[in-house]
Amino acid sequence: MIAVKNLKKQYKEAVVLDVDSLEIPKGECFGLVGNNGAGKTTLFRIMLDLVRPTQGEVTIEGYQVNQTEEWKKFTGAYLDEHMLLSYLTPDEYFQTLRKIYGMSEADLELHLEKFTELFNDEVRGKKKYIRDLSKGNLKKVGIAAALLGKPEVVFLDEPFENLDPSSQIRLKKLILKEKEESRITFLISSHDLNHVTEICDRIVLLEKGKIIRDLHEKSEMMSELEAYFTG
Ligand SMILES: Nc1ncnc2c1ncn2[C@@H]1O[C@H](COP(=O)(O)OP(=O)(O)OP(=O)(O)O)[C@@H](O)[C@H]1O
Repeated sequence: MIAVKNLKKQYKEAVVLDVDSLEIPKGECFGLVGNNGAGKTTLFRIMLDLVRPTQGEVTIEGYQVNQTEEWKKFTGAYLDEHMLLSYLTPDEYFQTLRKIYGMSEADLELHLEKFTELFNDEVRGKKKYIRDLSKGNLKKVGIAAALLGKPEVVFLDEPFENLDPSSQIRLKKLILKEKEESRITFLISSHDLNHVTEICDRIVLLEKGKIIRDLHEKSEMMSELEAYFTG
């Protein structure tokens, strides 16, 4: 389980995140939505110990993220391209991660095969550095890397952004399959209400740093969100 308690982030006088309590059970596909500046990325960054909260704590499987590194062993994330090594090609990058995770070549191949459709022959086997990839292809590399090493928890910040429509559909299928087969706890932020409601079991809506809806009922998610965003 992931638990957030009394979490606050303040930049000078501005409180950008204020979450009293949030619990995400193991295996849940958790969707996070909200308008620009609502605090989605800040919440993910604090949960991954990339930003220090002003107050409060986050635990992943009982490990307080800013007190121990244990949770990193089973957590994958792709928030933005800063998480990649831009001076490598995607193949070199995957090889580097393979060595870090102590995976065999065969296991890496097995993992990357799942991404064949999504990569669409534009990512592997090319002599292009990560820094020269298109935004969509960067995202594909980051997502494949986040899912490497059999993580139990995976954070994806706006995974559908910059992907062409075919890639969005392929990614959606891939996440659904992973969710079914591996029981990964996914935390996905998105501006795409259709995709996020389709794949997630639960959607939390942030407004000015606060949770204002916590939707569990699949049949009501879309109408509730549409009413909020059009209202
Ligand atoms: N380093 C910082 N200094 C000051 N303010 C910051 C800093 N980082 C984030 N903020 C502010 O925190 C608020 C939340 O930003 P955040 O990026 O978390 O929102 P978001 O929901 O991810 O937005 P978007 O949908 O545009 O990606 C914004 O008002 C942003 O300007």
